[in-house]
Amino acid sequence: MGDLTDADKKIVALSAVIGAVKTDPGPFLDRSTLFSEKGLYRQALEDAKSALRLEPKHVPALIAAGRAALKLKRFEESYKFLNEGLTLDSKNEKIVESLRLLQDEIVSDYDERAQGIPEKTYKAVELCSQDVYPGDDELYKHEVEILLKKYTIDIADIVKPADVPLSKRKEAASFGVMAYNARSDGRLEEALQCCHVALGKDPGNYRLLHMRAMVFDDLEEPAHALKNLVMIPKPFRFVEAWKLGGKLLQKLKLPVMSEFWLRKATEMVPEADRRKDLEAAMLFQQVRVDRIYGPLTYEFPVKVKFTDYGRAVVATESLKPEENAFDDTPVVIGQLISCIQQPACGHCGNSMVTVQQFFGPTFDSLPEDLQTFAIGHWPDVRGVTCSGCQRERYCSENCRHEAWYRYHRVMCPFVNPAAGDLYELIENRGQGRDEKGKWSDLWVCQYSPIVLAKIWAMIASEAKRLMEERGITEPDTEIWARAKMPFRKFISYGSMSAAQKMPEIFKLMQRIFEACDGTLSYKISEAEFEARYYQATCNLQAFAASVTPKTAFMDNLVKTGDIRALRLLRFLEENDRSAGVSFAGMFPLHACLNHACDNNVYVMDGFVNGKPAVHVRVRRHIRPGDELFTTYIDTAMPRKLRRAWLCKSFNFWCNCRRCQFEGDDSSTCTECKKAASGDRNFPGCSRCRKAWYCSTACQKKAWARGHRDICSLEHTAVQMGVSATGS
Ligand SMILES: C[S@@+](CC[C@H](N)C(=O)[O-])C[C@H]1O[C@@H](n2cnc3c(N)ncnc32)[C@H](O)[C@@H]1O
Repeated sequence: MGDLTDADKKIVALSAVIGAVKTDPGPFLDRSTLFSEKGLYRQALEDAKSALRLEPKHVPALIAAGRAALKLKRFEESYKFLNEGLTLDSKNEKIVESLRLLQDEIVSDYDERAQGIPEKTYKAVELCSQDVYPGDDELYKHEVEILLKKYTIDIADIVKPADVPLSKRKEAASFGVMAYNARSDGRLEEALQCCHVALGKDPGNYRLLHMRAMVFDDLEEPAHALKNLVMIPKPFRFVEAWKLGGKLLQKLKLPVMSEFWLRKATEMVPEADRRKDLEAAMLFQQVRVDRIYGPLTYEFPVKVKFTDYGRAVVATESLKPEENAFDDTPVVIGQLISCIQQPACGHCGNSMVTVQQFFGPTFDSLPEDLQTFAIGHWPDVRGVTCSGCQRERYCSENCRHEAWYRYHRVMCPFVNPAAGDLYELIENRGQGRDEKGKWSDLWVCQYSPIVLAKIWAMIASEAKRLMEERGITEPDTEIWARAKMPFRKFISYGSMSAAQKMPEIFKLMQRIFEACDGTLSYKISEAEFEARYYQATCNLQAFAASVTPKTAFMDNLVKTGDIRALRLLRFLEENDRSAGVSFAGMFPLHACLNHACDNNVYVMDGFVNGKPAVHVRVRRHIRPGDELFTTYIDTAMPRKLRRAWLCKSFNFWCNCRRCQFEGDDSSTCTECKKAASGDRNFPGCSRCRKAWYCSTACQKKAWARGHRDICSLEHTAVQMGVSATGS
């Protein structure tokens, strides 16, 4: 022990105590304090958590965990521990002080941002591409055929400009004016007749064809309307004609053609007006979301809509509190860094905890007959392991098989040695040697980098499958585009260079996928690293299997009717050892839920087709057409903290109903934004105490405008999403 400092010696001694006495939280807490002093916050957090596993209401351990998490910039986790401590000991000064530190850290750049950010932050449509999906050429041809066979519309059937005498043209024009007036007055049949007469006189008048299309559309005859539009040769179609055509094709359920028309409409908007005239671009994205999310929502009372904030989920029926709005299964999952020790299926997330692991150190203290009884009634959780790397475990042969073909075959360390470094990094909870050789935090998120690696592995594996299918040895751009399709469902929006923030992780991912399994090389550019990183960060949701070996065990116990079962059930009742959240997953439909601080839905762990999934449940009555909002944070926090948090972790400035009708503090009138003068601040709303007004007039105005809708809402801490804390 020659070179060890006093603290190191104490750590060694405490480790020996912990090894011998596994049931006392004290040594874990002491070691946590020493780790903290040495700046080893990950270890400090782990020890504080071990203490909490033994004694969940141990206030000093909650403080230690909260402080260590704060140092690691895991704000949500820190807040959770400290808040829990505060509910147990509301006067504890250490907790109050730590919460203040946490608040300072989160709102450090709040005022700067608050001043710089206008009320409405961004228009998502500007971030969305209109590129052609792979395979759309074929689909387009197919839709052209449907148009011809089902609606007798031939897209080649255009009207050439005709040589019509001036007198006829004039007559046609006057019928055109009559049609226009009749349509404006809602006399649609009359308008239609006028169009027919006008076009009889001047068949090559494109404005009249457009007008007749509009009238047919008003009469809800989309096929007839479209027939008129396609007759106008392409170079003579105005923006409005392309737009209307896109809408009509959408009504006829021909999305690829509809996108084609709306793309044209968007392109025709002059460059200078693009930021103002977003109608065509918005319509395009609506067609696209219908196309992508329609199949996911058809059995639920919701649909996906495109809004200023991008995709959003809206109700198609009236939804009652506690009703299930929809279920969702993940496209990709990975354990949370803090839960990597929990035994679980690497593919579906099913828990594989053994009876000994579940009971922890207390198992040894159970009488022997109870131990044997418990072992006998615990479900079989042996599962299977990847025969190559021996690192990945699965709950069933089926999961192993699926995992192998969907991603593991290109990132199994047995076939791809570079991936071994990733597994090592995860075992070290995101720590490793940085570029200068210093041991440090290389990965700074709560979720495991395995999620990111799996995204690239899924793309590479699918590209490989498509190559095999086509009998080629090099993937072309279409193959890559097809392989990337599943991830187009997730938005990617972030403000900081991820590759510069985590250079070692960027290089590691590049190394892994440059080689894959030796048959394919996937070059990850800095831009792609960034995009995928923010894709994961913006969309991941924490979840855990809701049916666990414990659930099956309890069922088994109840069925036995044995007295030992009763003893075990009593023991379990007194020692709730549920593992809690352990995974983060990207759920395509759930990822369309936007945030509001007065959320009307919440996310619950669930089970779909025997696999862990999420259920989205209703909190308050939702009317048809209303948007469903979840929360990404703990909504019990004050506005300033909520907004700062959302800005830091999710890159948006919350402007929800609550944020609009609550203030930050009494120094500013929440309604008219007037600043209080001197030290006489404004009085607050006596009911919620979250809004302050300079006058009764302002208070009344705010009440009528919306404060009354949010003033008495109950805000509870709910399960949070997984954000890139530290970003
Ligand atoms: C999980 S996605 C939600 C769906 C997203 N609108 C989309 O198009 O995919 C999270 C992202 O949506 C946006 N978002 C969610 N709630 C928002 C809100 N209340 N205001 C502004 N943007 C929001 C932010 O860009 C955030 O990073």
